[in-house]
Amino acid sequence: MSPAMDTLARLAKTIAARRGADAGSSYVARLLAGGPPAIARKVGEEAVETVIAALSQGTDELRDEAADLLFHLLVLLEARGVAFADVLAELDRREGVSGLDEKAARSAERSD
Ligand SMILES: N=c1c2ncn([C@@H]3O[C@H](COP(=O)(O)OP(=O)(O)OP(=O)(O)O)[C@@H](O)[C@H]3O)c2ncn1[C@@H]1O[C@H](COP(=O)(O)O)[C@@H](O)[C@H]1O
Repeated sequence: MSPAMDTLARLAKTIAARRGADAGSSYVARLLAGGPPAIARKVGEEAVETVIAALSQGTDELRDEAADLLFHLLVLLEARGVAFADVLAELDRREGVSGLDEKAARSAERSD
């Protein structure tokens, strides 16, 4: 696994280990206690903050917002029981397939 994926996989494990932890001492436990709707809202907020940073702020702000977004996305996956390894496997499956080719194949399927 690449070092970047290693970091995310380690973080996903830490997040999973916070299930049932004290919400008073763990931010992740507090998020998980809120359930998918509250976490999804947080992911939405972080996505918007990332877009704002991309369009009108500096690269440091964009880096920080991207980190917040990835972190909250991992918490949402945990809350919904989607293994991060499965997301990586899906990306692996897509590897080498151009997004343009895949889009064209979908359009062709629709017009059949
Ligand atoms: N990577 C992170 C991480 N990134 C961001 N955050 C928190 O995410 C929150 C970001 O939300 P906002 O920017 O909206 O800040 P806010 O206004 O305080 O949040 P709200 O009041 O709106 O909910 C902040 O409280 C950050 O501290 C994180 N909290 C935890 N982690 C990782 O998760 C691990 C477990 O954390 P705990 O569960 O708290 O032990 C930590 O060791 C870290 O590795």
